[in-house]
Amino acid sequence: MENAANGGSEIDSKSQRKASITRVIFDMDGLLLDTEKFYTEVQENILARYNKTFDWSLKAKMMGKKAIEAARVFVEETGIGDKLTAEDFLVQREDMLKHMFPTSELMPGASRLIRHLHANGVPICVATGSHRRHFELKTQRHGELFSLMHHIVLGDDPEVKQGKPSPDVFLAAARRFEGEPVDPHDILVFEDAPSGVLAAKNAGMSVVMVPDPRLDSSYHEIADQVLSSLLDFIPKDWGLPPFKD
Ligand SMILES: O=P(O)(O)OC[C@H](O)CO
Ligand SMILES: [Mg+2]
Repeated sequence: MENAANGGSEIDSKSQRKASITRVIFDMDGLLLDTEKFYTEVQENILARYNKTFDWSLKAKMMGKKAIEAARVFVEETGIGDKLTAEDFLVQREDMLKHMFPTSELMPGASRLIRHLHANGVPICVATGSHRRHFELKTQRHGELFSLMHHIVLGDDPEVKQGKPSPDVFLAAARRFEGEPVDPHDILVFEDAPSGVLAAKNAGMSVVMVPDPRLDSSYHEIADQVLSSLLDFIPKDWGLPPFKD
């Protein structure tokens, strides 16, 4: 990867890109909604009960995954599996998360980009590891914006056998666009999590990664483009209609 000389908005760039995109798939947690901070806070809190600290190397392994898959990583990596099962971890976590999720806020640039693509007739959807109940809590205040999505594929969808980094959720999302089957190369995915970027590449799609700055930069390598914010996305780089503002 080469460094872009554009004031730092594009963290890394690749010289050979970019596909001509006809469809866009958005991740949700940490990409459209500022919800990863809730998971971090709750997991720090639970680990403190065992005199352990939560760090970003563990966060990187959990984020983007289905709840039970992330929970297994949590108890195994922290070595507390003999004291707390993955299932009990989810129960403890839930008591706190259910009060936090309804306060979820949009990430910078999310509304602008969704509204721009929708207004220009680009089919858009969401593919998230979140299950139905959490999705409903997180999007309580954002129903109108999410209604612009052609469809939404959730982590507990029957077609999503395995969570990210399996490509299941992105392939299911691709199948649900209207019309002829879409070539994965014509789909652009926006992701924040290492497992999500890998899932999109496993599905044969292009990926723009918008990572938390605390995530180790080694996780940027497989993304096609890495941005500091959705506000820095340039649609015409990907053959998409340009912003007019
Ligand atoms: O990032 P998402 O939207 O796939 O969500 C995954 C988990 O619910 C949170 O890491
Ligand atoms: Mg995410």
